[in-house]
Amino acid sequence: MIELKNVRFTHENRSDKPLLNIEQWNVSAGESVFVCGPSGSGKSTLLNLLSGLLTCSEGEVSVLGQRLDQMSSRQRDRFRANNIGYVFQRFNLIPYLNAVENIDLAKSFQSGSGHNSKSGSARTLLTALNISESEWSKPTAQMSVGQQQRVAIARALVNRPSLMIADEPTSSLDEENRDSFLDLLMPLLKAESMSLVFVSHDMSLAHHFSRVEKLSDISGTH
Ligand SMILES: Nc1ncnc2c1ncn2[C@@H]1O[C@H](COP(=O)(O)OP(=O)(O)OP(=O)(O)O)[C@@H](O)[C@H]1O
Repeated sequence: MIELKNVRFTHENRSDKPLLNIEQWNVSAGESVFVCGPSGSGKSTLLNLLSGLLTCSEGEVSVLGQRLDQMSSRQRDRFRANNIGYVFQRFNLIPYLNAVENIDLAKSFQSGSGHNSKSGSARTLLTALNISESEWSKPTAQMSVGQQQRVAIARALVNRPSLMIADEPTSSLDEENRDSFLDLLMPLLKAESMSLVFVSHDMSLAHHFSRVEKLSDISGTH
């Protein structure tokens, strides 16, 4: 599913030692991997390399057997829309659009949408995620944090990605809701045999995952 080889990454204008220096790191299909590390250690940067939002200056980044480091930025955008679901720390929903519109927007970025699209239906997902129909026409800014979070999951799942990437999506929640977020997400991933890479500094979530790794063990720079 994921294979990183000899990856070195330094953010622009940072001439000191590379932030990430990864000799080899693999994730297999169907694995759920929890990557932990302190603030500023490079967790979001790693996710951005996996999703092709950033490219490494050296090394190979393969996802689903395709070399992201050899793609143009347009090809990487297309690849991300078709294969990767992303759940962000602050969900990044468009606040003035309702739940269905937010999800449909993600669908519209998938190639072939409208024709042979593999997308699911926003309504089916919202129902599965327990958001009642009376909520579907509200701007997402008017939904509770828990509801917004479920819309964000639905948006990440709608294109049936093979890989789900989550960047501290539970950081704004209390402990009970953090666990219920994962209890909701995990069966959905299993049902579709998706892989998950989830980064957080909150070790109390680690028991939900099939593999737990410290960023400092993945990257030799820490
Ligand atoms: N676009 C950028 N340009 C320059 N430096 C950056 C950029 N983005 C992040 N950094 C720096 O890279 C380092 C790692 O940042 P990153 O966001 O990957 O860490 P993190 O482990 O995800 O942190 P947090 O847990 O606080 O979200 C930090 O020192 C940060 O300041």
